[in-house]
Amino acid sequence: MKTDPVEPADLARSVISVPPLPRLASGSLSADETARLIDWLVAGGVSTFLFGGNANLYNMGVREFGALLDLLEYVTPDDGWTIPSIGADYGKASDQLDALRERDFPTAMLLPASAATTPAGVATGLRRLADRYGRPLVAYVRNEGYLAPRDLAALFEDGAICALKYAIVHTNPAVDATLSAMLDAVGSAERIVSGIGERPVIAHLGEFGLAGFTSGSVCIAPHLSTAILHALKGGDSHAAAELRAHFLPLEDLRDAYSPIRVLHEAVRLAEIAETGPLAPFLANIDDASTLAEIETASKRLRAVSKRHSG
Ligand SMILES: N[C@@H](CC=O)C(=O)O
Repeated sequence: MKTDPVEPADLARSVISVPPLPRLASGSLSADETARLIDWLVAGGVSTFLFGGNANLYNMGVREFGALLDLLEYVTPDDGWTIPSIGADYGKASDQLDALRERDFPTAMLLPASAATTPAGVATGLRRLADRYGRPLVAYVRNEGYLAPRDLAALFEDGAICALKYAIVHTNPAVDATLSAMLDAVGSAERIVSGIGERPVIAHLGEFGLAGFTSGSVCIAPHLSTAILHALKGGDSHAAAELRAHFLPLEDLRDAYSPIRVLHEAVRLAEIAETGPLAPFLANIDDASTLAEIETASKRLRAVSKRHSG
């Protein structure tokens, strides 16, 4: 497992998978099913595993966090890199760092809080949390006005953060004044990754030059998602667009019904791993026709990925 400091090359090496977190019917974590999912990702060329929103860590209590870290250490391959997430609120993140400090993960991501924040408060929080951790964090921006470009640049400069997951959705991702302002302030794209899956990657990597991208649907089609990364790194946006088209039916369902919940069921219905129950405040999808749509889209996507593996 990667334990040394995060360098720009680490962000570009692999698609940054953002997997769901399998649980047993009892609700406890399933190391075996998580390992099955990681094996499938590794078979498709993926070596970076970011456990965050899709793992429903927003709803994980501090008491279960130690068990999660045990599981992540157990499932991470020797040459893999796993990034646990903390937060989303400041107090919980601060408490989680006590457990994390004793482990060797080189960084953790702060999930974005959706209430009771100001840009200056978020910047101060990231700085204090990184101090408490003794290591830099990954910042995650999902909404306009969450973190000011000037503060972002200062956090990078002072070593409080080692990467940014940029995930503000725009109808046309090629026209994005916020991302432009952040890049201008930071002065480089080498530590900023696209954080919204396959849909915006051609603009984010091809036009803005971001270092890499995160994806949930890579858990269904790792060979294909890896091929998109390679195509974009090789400057072939036409090939990337053709590959990306395979993801859109599942991404459309994720956008329509809930990105986290649909991915959780998709991994199970595509027979990649038994994901089990989703912890409250989320709940599994139980509508039969929605599940049928997810099954069709995820099985098709998985089949194309398998064919692509040769
Ligand atoms: N939210 C995106 C990228 C991951 O963070 C997805 O799930 O595809």
